[in-house]
Amino acid sequence: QPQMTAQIGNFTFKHLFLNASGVYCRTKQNLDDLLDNQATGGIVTKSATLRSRKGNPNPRYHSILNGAGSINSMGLPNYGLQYYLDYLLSKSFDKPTILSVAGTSFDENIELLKQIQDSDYQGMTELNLSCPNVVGKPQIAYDFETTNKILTEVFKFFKKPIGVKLPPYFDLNHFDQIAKILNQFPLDHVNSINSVGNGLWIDIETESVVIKPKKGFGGIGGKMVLPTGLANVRALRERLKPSIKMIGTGGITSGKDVFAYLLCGADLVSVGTQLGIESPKIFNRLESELAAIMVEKGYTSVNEFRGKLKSLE
Ligand SMILES: O=C1NC(=O)NC(C(=O)O)N1
Repeated sequence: QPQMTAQIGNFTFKHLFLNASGVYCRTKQNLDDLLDNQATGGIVTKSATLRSRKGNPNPRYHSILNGAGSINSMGLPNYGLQYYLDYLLSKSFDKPTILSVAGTSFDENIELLKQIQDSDYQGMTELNLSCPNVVGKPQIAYDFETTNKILTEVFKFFKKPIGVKLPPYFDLNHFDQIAKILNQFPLDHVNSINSVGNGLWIDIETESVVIKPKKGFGGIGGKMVLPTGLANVRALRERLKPSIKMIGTGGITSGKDVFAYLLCGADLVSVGTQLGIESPKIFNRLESELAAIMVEKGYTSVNEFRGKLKSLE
């Protein structure tokens, strides 16, 4: 079996696969199922807010083009920070855990992280700066000044391992700008991408949108966002300091996609839409597909090709 592991800070991931925050991770049972799967390197919680949230009205999720994509406007439904802290402090874990948080205001983000800092939780944290589906709220990481302000405030008091979840960027100058900001901070990781915000899907039969919130506008995920995810991971890897590790997310459905993310420089990958379709057994499939590709290419370790995507010079 080729060596497929990764290191983020003091955390060793014995497998390269994580669930994308938000998919199959809202309940303690979901998280236990992910934990018990032998191909997951760790588990990621649904992004928590301070208090539990019902989220947006249904229908708020829709599969599009026979599973080639997904559109969602969940609206951060979760059981609140304490529920996830209780779970994460209820037992010892044999693989790293990532507690995702998403405040719907500057103050809520700070309070969430203050509570984590003051708690006994010693795992990893991920600050979700990219939820596109809270009505009336922007995707924070598209506002560079606010992102800088939040991270400056966070690192005055937060001393535990932390990373950020980013939205996709589509302009090379934006990659330069966000990387310049992130490189100022002792971040453990960046997770890119979150869904492609505010897409729209239409049912021709009914001449209607397919999800209720925001007149049908929602985040796009699944296979169709793979080129955007790959570009963001590659562009950020080239610009971020080596101490900031990379979780590649977006459109993974096969071992080939995982291999492509690793070539772009991902240390780990996470799977959302396709996990929702196939359930956790997808991780066993992806791991065996990736291993077969590595064997066929004569690689014994991911380190031999991670980040080594070739250009056509
Ligand atoms: O960060 C998020 N990304 C999404 O695509 N959806 C969820 C949500 O709506 O809760 N949050």
